[in-house]
Amino acid sequence: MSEEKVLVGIIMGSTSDWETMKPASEILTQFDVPHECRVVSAHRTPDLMNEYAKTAESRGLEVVIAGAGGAAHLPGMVASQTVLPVLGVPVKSRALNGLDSLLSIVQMPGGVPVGTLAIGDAGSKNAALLAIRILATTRPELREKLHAFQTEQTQKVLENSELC
Ligand SMILES: Nc1c(C(=O)O)ncn1[C@@H]1O[C@H](COP(=O)(O)O)[C@@H](O)[C@H]1O
Repeated sequence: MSEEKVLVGIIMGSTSDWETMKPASEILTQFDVPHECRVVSAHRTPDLMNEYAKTAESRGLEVVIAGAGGAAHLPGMVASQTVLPVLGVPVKSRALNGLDSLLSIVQMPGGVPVGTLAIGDAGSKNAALLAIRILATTRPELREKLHAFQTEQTQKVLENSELC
């Protein structure tokens, strides 16, 4: 992309979420989308979370991807303080395999939207692809890359479709 300013913010509740959130960063890098990755927690760093959410728009971010596990309040709390699209990724928790994370993120009250993805790596990857689709509504070069990505993905499946 010709733009240099950071367009997507990837935030997560803990450094322990990085393994899950890394695929989102890798996809954005693959599509050449400037982004940042930060640990920001509604529970442990509430002031930082408020500041991050409130300044995201003025800093030029266009989409926020928020990953959290367990009592995963981060995506919803960020969505309550910005009008940017917030995509929530439920991180697989040790105790309940991420079902707690999923339900915490998906059951937002009406008026405060969070686009909730699947639990774990697939959700992280899809959050990035969805962010790119959002950015691509006004960026034809990204739309082209999405078409190429989809074609390549289909080809890979077809090339390996004969199992016996
Ligand atoms: N769900 C949240 C929030 C939040 O929502 O603000 N902050 C941290 N956490 C989550 O706690 C889990 C365990 O964190 P540790 O591994 O640091 O104990 C992580 O998955 C994190 O997302």
